[in-house]
Amino acid sequence: MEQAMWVRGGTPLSGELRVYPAKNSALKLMAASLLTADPVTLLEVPRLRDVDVMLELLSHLGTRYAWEGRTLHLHTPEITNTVAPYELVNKMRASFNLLGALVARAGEGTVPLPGGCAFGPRPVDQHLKALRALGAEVSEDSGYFTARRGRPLSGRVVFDMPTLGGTEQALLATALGGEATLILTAQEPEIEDLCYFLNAMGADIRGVGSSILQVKGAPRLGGVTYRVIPDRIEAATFLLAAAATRGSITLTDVEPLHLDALLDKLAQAGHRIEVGPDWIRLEATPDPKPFNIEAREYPGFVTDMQPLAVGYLAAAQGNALVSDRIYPDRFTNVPELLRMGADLTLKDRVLSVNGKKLHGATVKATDIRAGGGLVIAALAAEGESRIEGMQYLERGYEQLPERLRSLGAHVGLVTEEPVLAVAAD
Ligand SMILES: CC(=O)N[C@H]1[C@@H](OP(=O)(O)OP(=O)(O)OC[C@H]2O[C@@H](n3ccc(=O)[nH]c3=O)[C@H](O)[C@@H]2O)O[C@H](CO)[C@@H](O)[C@@H]1O
Ligand SMILES: C=C(OP(=O)(O)O)C(=O)O
Repeated sequence: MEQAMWVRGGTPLSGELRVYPAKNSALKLMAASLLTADPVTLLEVPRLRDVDVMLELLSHLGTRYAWEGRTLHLHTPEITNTVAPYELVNKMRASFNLLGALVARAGEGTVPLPGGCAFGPRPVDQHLKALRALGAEVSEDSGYFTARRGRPLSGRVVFDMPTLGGTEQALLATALGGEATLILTAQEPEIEDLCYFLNAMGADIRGVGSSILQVKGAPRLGGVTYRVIPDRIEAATFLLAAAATRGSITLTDVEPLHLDALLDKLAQAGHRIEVGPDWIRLEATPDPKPFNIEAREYPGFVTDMQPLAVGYLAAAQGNALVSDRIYPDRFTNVPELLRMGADLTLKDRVLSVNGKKLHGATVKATDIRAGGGLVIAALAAEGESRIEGMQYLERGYEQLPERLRSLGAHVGLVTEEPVLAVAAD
């Protein structure tokens, strides 16, 4: 049975909320745990569908795991299988990073083309380019990629563009015994987190946070206990929801430095923003100004926040232009926002938003952040909305209805009966 969420809009969100740790970091650290035969403990791991999928994948490859509350214990004494099954890999993008970890630890790995949110082409050529530049032999058979190595992977990789997944692939492939210079790497906080994690295991990665990383791997990596960074995309979702409903919210356990680009836009709009070392307070202005967005690599306004911001802008006043340099066609929530009465025009990959009061409607989330944008718009709209596609929201947002309710929102889950096709006679 598929679930949907109902939202009765119009209530300003207010209160304090703890931000949970970053899914997109936890997943890569879980993949990195394959690089050691020692136990690894991740503190405060989000309890999300994607994490469950990664655990299934790791178990298949030889990992034993145990949960203790939100602490995750992982232990891979040996790799028992070097092939990641399609049924799991097609559920999310992050699973492709198992290729680098497998080839480093076991000498070879086979992973099919990954799934993940569908908002335009998402090639893996840079992952393969990096592995090849590091000396791996990479072959493809029926959509499965196999990487093999004779010696620890080492070399110089010049990426064509900053890529999170590609940079992570190269880090995972070289941290165990390899040596590499990685040029034009992604600078996202999740990359920093992976570097610090690998360094805590015994690697020596320099240039962390910059676009050139120097990796000096260790012949043996050890176990580690490590705390995952806060989820900046989740934080952005709650901040935009509070701003859209003209509310006031304090986020705790958050890293404000990871949200500079969004906080700057919200301040430009006239919302009052205060930050501390690990908290952010937003008090919405009743009369916000719109802002334009050109989504780009971190530390710019990142693409994952773009569909969230479109949900906010559609329900705000004034005109705004939105484009996305990373995923130029990432406008999957636009047709759904139109159902809520939004005034949006997409032309030549530029979305023109004429913000206005929206009304409730039945809409469908088609991916995680498109869904997040719909939730923001529905919270600001007049009347009741039903957001279908909860399975996408659950990939990235833990306890979303409960946490929104704790801020005063009127939301809940509807359990849907599957629609049965009736044959025409
Ligand atoms: C699980 C995870 O962490 N997902 C995030 C990750 O995805 P993901 O790691 O897949 O995204 P990338 O950073 O790799 O993609 C950035 C850009 O590089 C291009 N590219 C990437 C790889 C490649 O081999 N060839 C290529 O051309 C992509 O099409 C895109 O235009 O970063 C994206 C961009 O911040 C986010 O939207 C995703 O939420
Ligand atoms: C796009 C996302 O995930 P994936 O890369 O797995 O599709 C996301 O977390 O917003």
